[in-house]
Formats: sequence, structure tokens, C-alpha cells
Amino acid sequence: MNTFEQLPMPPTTGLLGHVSFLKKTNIHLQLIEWTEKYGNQFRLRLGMKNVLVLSDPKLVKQVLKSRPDEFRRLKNIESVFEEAQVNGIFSAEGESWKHQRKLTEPMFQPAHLKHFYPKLKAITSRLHQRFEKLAQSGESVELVSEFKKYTVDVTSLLAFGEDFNSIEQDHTPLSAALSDVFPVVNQRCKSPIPIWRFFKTQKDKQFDISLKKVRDFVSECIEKQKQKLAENPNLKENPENMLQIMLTEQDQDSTLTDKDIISNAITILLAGEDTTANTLAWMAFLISSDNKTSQALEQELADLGDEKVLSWPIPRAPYITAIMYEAMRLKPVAPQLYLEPMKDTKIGDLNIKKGTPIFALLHASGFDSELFDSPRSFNPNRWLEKGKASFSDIQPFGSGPRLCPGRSLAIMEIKLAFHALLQSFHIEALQPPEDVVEQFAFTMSPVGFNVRLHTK
Ligand code: HEM
Repeated sequence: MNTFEQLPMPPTTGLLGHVSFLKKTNIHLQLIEWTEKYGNQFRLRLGMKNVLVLSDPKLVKQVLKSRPDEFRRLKNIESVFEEAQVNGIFSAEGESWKHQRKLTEPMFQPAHLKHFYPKLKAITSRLHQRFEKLAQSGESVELVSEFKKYTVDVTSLLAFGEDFNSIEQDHTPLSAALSDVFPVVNQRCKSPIPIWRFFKTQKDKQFDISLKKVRDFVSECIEKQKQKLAENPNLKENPENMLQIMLTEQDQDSTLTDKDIISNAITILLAGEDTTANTLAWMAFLISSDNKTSQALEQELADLGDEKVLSWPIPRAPYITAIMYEAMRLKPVAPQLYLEPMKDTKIGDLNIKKGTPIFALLHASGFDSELFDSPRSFNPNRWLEKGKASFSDIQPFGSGPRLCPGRSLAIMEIKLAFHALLQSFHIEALQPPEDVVEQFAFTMSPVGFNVRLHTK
């Protein structure tokens, strides 16, 4: 049995140890490379602190399951989010997290999503029209930006009852502001020294401005929903969106403050935008650089009929689903979670001290050749052939009590938007696949992926 100090560690020099690796935007790839070399438990050194990097899927699941009582997200995450006044469901812990989770979950229940479906369909039609325009103009399209406008519109309508309609706008201040927030939060969560508290760079100043814009937007939405509830008290029985659920709860529980509501609204916007949009863009990337899939995909699209946007109930669409799973495996948008034990504990055979940072790799199992044949190759068929691949062997949405609450919404959005794109258009990639870079900044996005759309 190894003690923590006996675990292997990649070479490092200098007092700060591996700190400089954490700043890299391809850290998720580096961690996989190290896992292949040092095994599924190894150690990094960040200054004086040792970090456990864990990728054994069974142990990762065990840790994720033991929340919120035995493990929590890294303490730094809560303090960074608290400082930015966005400490909501993602960063909260203990009783506060339990309360917030209970309040956000109803919005994602199947019955509520079914009720929301006509609005989701309308936003997807708008996306389809936007693709039509882009195909007609023949311009270069950065798909990830188009998908981000889509996911912001969907999330703001579901969570705030507000149709932001960024798809039809060239200038989208809310999306622009949100994209300034993520990278800075990501950097601060990993930073061993809170430099920004003593010295603000241009990025930090822009972060403050952008966050204020998002907060003002959310505050306006809250005021509108308060007014709606006052005008129609029946909505308290059947709330239409997350803000109405939270404002109704606030009437009964004065410990739920306006700040809590704003923090959760911003968290949901952040959590729902990039993850889903990046997954969609990676799906498009994977099929655009692989012509083996086109026949099976075209066949499925033909079987789904002529509709531009899928109707309710959303069909299973096994091949689109397989492409989505393959994108989640090969291009994981949320590859790792940062956690720590709340007391001295054991992970497998290893004794771990309270507060030891743990990097739990959600994406490592996807590259394990014992679980997936030729794990580096894109092969949607593996998900269709019996016994070849199991979704429980990848954990794109995390696991345990903090499993992503937005997963059903994300899957609906992905199926609808991907179908709307491929039903009517061919994608022509404008660069070789090797020029598209995986960039991790809280979520992992395709950088340099531009396409031209051609009407079928
Ligand atoms: C493909 C899309 C998505 C992926 C891959 C994804 C992935 C994840 C992951 C890995 C976590 C951490 C889970 C854990 O700690 O075990 C998470 C948490 C979360 N996600 Fe998602 N997510 C996606 C879409 C969404 C959407 C659409 C929403 C809402 C609109 C959402 C809301 C949240 C929230 C609120 C949390 C925090 C949950 C908690 O800490 O209790 N996500 N997501």
C-alpha cells in the first residue's frame, strides 16, 4: 500500500512545483498524458501543497457520491464565487447547497421540460433561420458562437422567463459579458495566491465590468418576475421559471436573500451556456473531419422526416445520440472537478488528509483501452453495437448527489440544434482538423473551428 507521499509525481523544478502547468489551457490533455505514464493515482505539487490526481472511475465515483458530507468542491472555489457575489448552487456547500439544489431541480423535471418544449422549439426554429441566412451569405461561421447564443436564449427563457433573442442580434452584450467571466473565475479558482486582491490586471477590471452587466440583467429579470407574481398570484402554485420558484420560496423563507437568487440565476446562465454550446460545436467538428459517418447520419436524418425542427416527443435518434456520446467522450467539455475531503479519510487504500486538493478526472475513463476499443478514434457505431460501449463508463455530467441537474435539458437542446443544423445544411470545415485547438478555461472549447454552411 502506498502512502500519499510515495505516489509517483511528474518531474518539476522550482519552489512552485506544477503551478505553471495549471495555467495552461491544455491542462486536461496534460493530465491524461500523465495518467497514461504514472497511473490512475499520482501526485502534483503546488507550492507547499500536494495534490492528488485521481482517474480510477470507481474511485472518482466513490468520491463524487460521498458529497456533500465527506467531500466538497475545493474551498477556493466557494471563496472565489463568494467574492464575485455569485456563490450559487455550483459553488455552495452543506445545508446551503442542499437548499439551493432543491429550488433549482423542479425546473429540470421531465414534466416541466415537456411544458417548456414549444418555447424550445421556437428558439430552435430561430436558430435554423439563422443558419439559413449564414448559408445564403456564404460567410465563415464560428459555430461555437452561434450555439452559445442559442443556449443563452434557451437558459434565460427557462430560468428567467425572459426571451433574450440573441440569435437574431449581431451584438450580444450578455453573451459577450458571460464569456469574460468564465476564464477569470477558472484562473482564480486554481490560483494558489489571490494576486487579483492586491493588483488588478486589465482582465480583472473587465471581469468586474462584465459581471456587473450580467448582474444588472438578472436584477431586471427578477423585478419583472416579482411584478408578474404580484399581478398573478396563481403563478405561486404553478411557477413558470426558476425565478418564480425562488421568489415564491422567499415569501416563506426570509433566509433566502435577493443575493442568493441573483447568484443562482447567474450560475445557471454560466453552467448552461458554454457546456452545451461547446458539446454541439465539438459534435460538428467531429463529423466534419470524418466522412465515414455521413451515410449513417444522412439515413437517420431522412428517417426523421422533413421537419426543420423535431417535434415532441423528441425521437431517440440513436445515431445523433451516438455522435453526442462520442463527442462527450473524446472532447469532454467539463473534464475535471476540483475537490477536497472534509475530514481525514481513505480513497481506496490511500489515506488522505482533510483539505488535500483532489483533481478528479471525469474524462480519463473515456481514453481507457480496456473500456473502449481504439479509444482515440471517433467511432459512433461503438455506442450502437451491443456490449461495445456503456454510457456509465464515462461521466460527462459528473456523478452522485451533485450530478449536473441540467443534463436532460442539455440533451434536448443538443438533439434539436444538431438536427436543425444537419437536416438542412452540409458543413464545410475551413481548416484542417489539427488547426482546431482544445482550450480549457472552466469548460473546454474548440478554438479556431470555422465552417461554411451549404444548403442541402
Ligand atoms: C453538455 C452539457 C453539460 C455538461 C457536459 C455538464 C456537465 C456538468 C458537470 C460535470 C457538473 C459537475 C457535476 C458534479 O460535481 O458531479 C455540472 C454541474 C452543474 N450543471 Fe451542468 N453540464 C451541462 C449542461 C448544463 C445545463 C444546460 C445546465 C443548466 C441550464 C447545467 C447546470 C448545472 C448546475 C447548476 C451544476 C451544479 C450542480 C451542483 O453543484 O449541485 N448544466 N455540469
